[in-house]
Amino acid sequence: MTRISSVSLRRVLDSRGNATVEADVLTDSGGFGRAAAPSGASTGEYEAIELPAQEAIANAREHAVPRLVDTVYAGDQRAVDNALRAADGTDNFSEIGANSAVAISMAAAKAGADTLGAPLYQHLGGAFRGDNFPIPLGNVVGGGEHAKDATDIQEFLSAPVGAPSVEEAVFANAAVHAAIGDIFDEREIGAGKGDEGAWAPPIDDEEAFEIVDEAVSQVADEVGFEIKFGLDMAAAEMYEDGAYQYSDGEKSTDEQIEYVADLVEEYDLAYVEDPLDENDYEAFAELTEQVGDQTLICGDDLFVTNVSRLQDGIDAGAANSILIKPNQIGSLSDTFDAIELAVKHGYKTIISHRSGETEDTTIAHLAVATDADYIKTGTVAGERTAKLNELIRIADDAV
Ligand SMILES: O=C(O)[C@@H](CO)OP(=O)(O)O
Ligand SMILES: [Mg+2]
Repeated sequence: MTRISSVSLRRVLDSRGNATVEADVLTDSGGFGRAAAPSGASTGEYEAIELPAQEAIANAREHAVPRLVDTVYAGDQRAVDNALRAADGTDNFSEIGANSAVAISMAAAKAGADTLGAPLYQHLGGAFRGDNFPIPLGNVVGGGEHAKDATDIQEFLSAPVGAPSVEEAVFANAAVHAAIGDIFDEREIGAGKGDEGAWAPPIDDEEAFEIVDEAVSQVADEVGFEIKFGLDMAAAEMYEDGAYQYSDGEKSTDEQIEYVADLVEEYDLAYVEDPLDENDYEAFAELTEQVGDQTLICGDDLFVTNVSRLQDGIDAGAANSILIKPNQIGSLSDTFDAIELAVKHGYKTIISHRSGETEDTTIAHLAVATDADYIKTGTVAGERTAKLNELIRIADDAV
């Protein structure tokens, strides 16, 4: 029924104009799945390895495809992912590339779903999945590794926490993005856009806070429900020589903790991702102790969707939420294991895009399948709206 009959791989373009890996999977009874791997810029030190697309494709064709075709069933996701692990033979997909692995893993899931006649979110989530929808965190102002000469903080994220539906939440984030553009026009600030479609203005963080706060309040009044905002500080990218390097000077770890805690208070932040370095569980635990009851402290580079790093965080009391990116770990089974561990220990889950993306919509289905609390997948730009619009279709039962 869902036995894999063919796997084909090709290079396609991602949203930065770089080559990435796309996989097509076919099953014996004609089921079909296609998926493409995203790619990060502010990558975590402990992420699975992304190889150059052509190399990843060649190695996967040689080592992984023969293990899958006429042998493994696309409906048995763990068997697919175990075969990928066996084909690679390393603990971080450095042989076939996490980009090939995750593309095949996701394409196989889609082929399995197609064969069984179920939408992907239903196939992945099963009969007992919840029916909650994730709140979309919309990147509206950005800098860091995603844009040159813009803010130090990588992402300012609109968080429509009071939205009555995913559709209204998605449109509210777009309205915040537009309102910020209007404020830049009023202030005669020329702003381009960063990798993820957020505004990339030549302003400092302080002015960015002021503008985002103003836009969020304005749109909240217009739509009639609560909208907060959050951050991805991607602080591992700022941490150098034992301090956090900002354009206006450096902050020690204690000063960084105090700075973030003050920001949470001042702006009632809904969410702060990677506020500290990816190796500093202790500092994460200290910050979580201080403000973890008021906001989500999220580990992205800290955990890299990896159960053993997440377990270390749980043991240390570090963070209270985890960013989930399938290409950080390389397969959907490993991704599900990280989500299950997080939920078991009361950590919120945020399914996330990468700064380099394609039109693939898998993460929208993954968020619904796993009852994720949030999804972080931008606000505008085609590779972001592909996922946001898929969420709206799923909510509308139109997939
Ligand atoms: O840091 C992040 O959370 C991601 C997505 O915004 O960026 P990148 O894909 O560059 O790691
Ligand atoms: Mg991040």
